Amino acid sequence: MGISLGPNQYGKAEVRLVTVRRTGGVHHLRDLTVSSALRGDLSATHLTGDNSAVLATDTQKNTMYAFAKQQDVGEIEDFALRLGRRFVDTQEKITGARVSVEEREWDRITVDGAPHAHSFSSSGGERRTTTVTVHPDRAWVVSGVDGLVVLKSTGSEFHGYPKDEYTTLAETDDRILATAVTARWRYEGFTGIDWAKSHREIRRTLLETFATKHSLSLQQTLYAMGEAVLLARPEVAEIRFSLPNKHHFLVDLSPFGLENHNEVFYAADRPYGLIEGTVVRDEAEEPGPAWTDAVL
Ligand SMILES: O=c1[nH]c(=O)c2[nH]c(=O)[nH]c2[nH]1
Repeated sequence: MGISLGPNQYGKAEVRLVTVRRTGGVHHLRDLTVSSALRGDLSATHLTGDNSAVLATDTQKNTMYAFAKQQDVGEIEDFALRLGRRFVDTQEKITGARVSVEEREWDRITVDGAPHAHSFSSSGGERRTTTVTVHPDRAWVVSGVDGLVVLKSTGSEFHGYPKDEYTTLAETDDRILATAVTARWRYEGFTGIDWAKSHREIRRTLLETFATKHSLSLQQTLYAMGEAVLLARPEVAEIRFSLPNKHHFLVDLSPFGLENHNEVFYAADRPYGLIEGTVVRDEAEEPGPAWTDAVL
């Protein structure tokens, strides 16, 4: 009977990293969660406990902190690429590094109409994300957004679905449509991309399309959002979505002798429909490992 070691990787997950940069009296805050995963010839540690090729996960964490001190973090894509290259370039047995960064935004608190120098608030749970994979000779970048919560109170219908003996859902030509967008997009030929602008424009396109597309299903809205991003952003090869359908059910007010003209809803948190899909450019390059590895 033969037994062998299969695919493996290791690293430090979810390193919480907050930086404060000061320009005069004004503080600039960054709030990151960073994860690393290294691959390579790691059979020795698994088979014999020989750790000579194992850059400790503690060292990986410390590298993240040290890099954040030595150079301005900058765009999360650039920070992740610097870290990935460090691990691959300095460790002989490491042939692949995946670095993921999630950023939470803090807004300046307004005091007497002016942005405060060192006090911040964070409203929604939205995060900007990136996952880069670095090999000795090339790298791949997959960026995205998590928890972008959107709702439209009309402009959404759902009907025409099959009815069987278990169907109770009523057809509707006017419902609330709400979701928390998780999206991942992969970049092609990524040198020279303005990461911040690309993210900002993709986010704007997602929001505008959600708002303006008259929806016959969340699936149709998913495709429309993906198509709009690919039409607007040539640097994006493919975009993937995970969209929980945050159901808003009409409350039956008839026991109280009241009519409900789409005014009073019960917002259910579970179960939820989960609509997932990918929109891809015909001529897109084959996806790299960062795409296959990126879990939504
Ligand atoms: O947009 C929707 N897609 C579905 O697949 C679905 N299924 C369901 O019950 N409600 C909805 N809404």
